Amino acid sequence: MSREPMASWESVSKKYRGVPALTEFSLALGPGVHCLLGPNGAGKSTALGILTGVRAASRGTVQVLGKTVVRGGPQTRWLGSVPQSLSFPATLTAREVLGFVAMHYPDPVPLGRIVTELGLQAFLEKHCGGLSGGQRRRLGIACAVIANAPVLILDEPLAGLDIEGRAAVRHLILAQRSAGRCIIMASHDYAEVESTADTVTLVKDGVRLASGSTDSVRGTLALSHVVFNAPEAPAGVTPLGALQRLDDGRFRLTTRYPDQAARILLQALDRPRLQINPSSLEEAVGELLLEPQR
Ligand SMILES: Nc1ncnc2c1ncn2[C@@H]1O[C@H](COP(=O)(O)OP(=O)(O)OP(=O)(O)O)[C@@H](O)[C@H]1O
Repeated sequence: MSREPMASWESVSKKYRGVPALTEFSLALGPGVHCLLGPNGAGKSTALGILTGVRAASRGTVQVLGKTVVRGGPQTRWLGSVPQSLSFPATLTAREVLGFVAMHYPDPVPLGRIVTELGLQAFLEKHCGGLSGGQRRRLGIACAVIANAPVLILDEPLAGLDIEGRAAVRHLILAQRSAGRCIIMASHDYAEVESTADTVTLVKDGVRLASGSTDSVRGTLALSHVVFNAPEAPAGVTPLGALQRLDDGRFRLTTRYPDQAARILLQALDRPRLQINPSSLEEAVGELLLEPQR
């Protein structure tokens, strides 16, 4: 990356009561949408919490816009964030919470704009104690975005949202990206990640396993699906990958050797009606997580 990163972790480690949650984690991110992926307990929220200054690293440095993050330090004004678990004071209304958050930032987004963009009208005057899970999530995202900060941290932004809420959040994330912001999120929603993320970073057991553009991570294992018509699968393709009979009577071979499989199928079968498709990000990540750590 030629420009200064907007957010970075440098050899960050974190232990909770002596148990490692993040180990020598390094990553530097610029403008764009960046997603941390990994199984439950991988260390994603820990990494994000350290970046926001809410959690302290046991070792290493985190920086936002070139300044080292310290708990409660000035960098908090350059960050808008929504944590994974949301709790708001039960007796405050959504409007009051947003007003309170906005007052901590030098140039907050006008309330009316946030309300419209995230569809908050229906519960703006409601007490937070009476909000549904999805409403709390929308309010949390609104609290992050109202900061109008260059770096936006979203931990599981889509959890519990309905279709309309997901569309609103996706739209908002893409608008933030167009504005040159650095959006960092943790997610288990692969479809959403594929449609919004520029880069993905795979974390497992507190260690960064892979990082790069969404396409490059998807292509790391170069897995493909070869779908074909056949009464029975030719023996020559079975050693090339995992073979599955589909509901429509066709076969699907998941393989790293699609060209070799295609050659065998074209020779062995009369009209195989071959289709070759790259694997999804979710499948590639699943395979990467199964591999022994490199
Ligand atoms: N406050 C804490 N005290 C003790 N251990 C913790 C604490 N927070 C997290 N951990 C542990 O640290 C590890 C990483 O947790 P973390 O919440 O960062 O994972 P995650 O990747 O965000 O998981 P998920 O996808 O489930 O949200 C886990 O083993 C978790 O049990």
